[in-house]
Amino acid sequence: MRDTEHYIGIMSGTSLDGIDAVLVATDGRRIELKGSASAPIEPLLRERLLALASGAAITAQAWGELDIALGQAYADATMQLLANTSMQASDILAIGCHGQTVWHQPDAGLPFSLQLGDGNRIAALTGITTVTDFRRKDMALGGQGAPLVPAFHQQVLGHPERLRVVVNIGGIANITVLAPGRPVQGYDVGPGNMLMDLWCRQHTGARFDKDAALAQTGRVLPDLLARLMNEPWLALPAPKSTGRELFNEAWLQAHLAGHEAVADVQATLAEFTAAAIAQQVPPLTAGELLVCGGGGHNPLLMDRLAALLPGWQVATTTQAGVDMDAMEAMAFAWLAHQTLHRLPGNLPETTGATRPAVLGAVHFPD
Ligand SMILES: Nc1ncnc2c1ncn2[C@@H]1O[C@H](COP(=O)(O)OP(=O)(O)OP(=O)(O)O)[C@@H](O)[C@H]1O
Ligand SMILES: CC(=O)N[C@H]1[C@@H]2OC[C@@H](O2)[C@@H](O)[C@@H]1O[C@H](C)C(=O)O
Repeated sequence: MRDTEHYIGIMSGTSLDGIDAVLVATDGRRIELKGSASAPIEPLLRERLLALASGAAITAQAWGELDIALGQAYADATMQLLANTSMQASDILAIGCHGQTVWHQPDAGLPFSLQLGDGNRIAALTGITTVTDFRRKDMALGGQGAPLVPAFHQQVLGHPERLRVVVNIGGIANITVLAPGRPVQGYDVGPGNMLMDLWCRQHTGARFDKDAALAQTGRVLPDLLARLMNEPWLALPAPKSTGRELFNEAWLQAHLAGHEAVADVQATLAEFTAAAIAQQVPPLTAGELLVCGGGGHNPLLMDRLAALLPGWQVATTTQAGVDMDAMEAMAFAWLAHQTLHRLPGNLPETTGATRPAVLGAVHFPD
């Protein structure tokens, strides 16, 4: 029996909705959530990151400043988390910090994935060993570098008899297929909340369509839906991963005729998101479909997934015992555990890397 150790996981995802930090206790197999903290990303920083992630050209100076500002924000979130949980820095073995993805091109001639948020600064300000840059070793081994959470999903939700498909609906959506006795499958399936958020922000000023209030007043436009579903990336086989580099404002505009009502587009984007996910669930005997990430709070998405996947028991991961809002941050806490113990963090069968590997760059505080 290995000792229980404490780790912090920090995630700020492709929605750019804020920073999630969690503190967990783990022996590498069992993992227990001890506390959490969330921090907003300051509006000006968010705008600059959104522009960068949408392909804006910036100077090296601006780049360096964003890296530092994010590192500072992650350190602040860590200090808040320690205060919330009455833990000391010396109680924590390491922080696993995903960082903010600003570019991800796994299939280009020079593939890379770039996350900002200076780990040196996090380690120096918190006094805790900090692991960052989790994706690029997998990519150096020919993998997509994403999604990385399937290994963690297997760890916390794998079941000896039940077929479980875990669906994370963040900015991008990804699925993990946990079939008893079979290798884990895991891949991105396309936009999660990203397009719905984008349209809602443009037309109402709100950051997202809370409880699908706007979408529920519109009707799905079949022609638009068919054009969106025609995106060739959706039909690609795994391994595959994607991001804002493909599913962005230009992509959406290219599919619109221009005369659609705002609410109808919102409804169609919600249907597209659910349909793209449902279409990429492998044709297996129905099992449990467990949703995590912010999209699990969207009642329309949940209803449409249940309708499009008859026979499947659609629920949230919270109902299966793992907090749907903490899942990704917990995964990065677990990945930091893997790194410190020199254990692999990737699953080559999901990312396509040539072998399992110890992931991440380690920043010591001293
Ligand atoms: N009540 C709600 N109704 C509708 N949508 C919601 C609700 N609550 C959260 N969301 C959606 O969830 C999004 C945030 O999801 P999440 O925090 O999982 O994103 P993320 O961390 O960027 O994820 P990822 O890294 O997987 O891309 C919001 O932008 C919003 O679209
Ligand atoms: C490059 C990148 O940041 N990808 C994210 C994104 O958000 C969801 C999906 O696309 C997934 O592939 C990944 O995040 C999770 C944490 C992962 O690696 O599993």
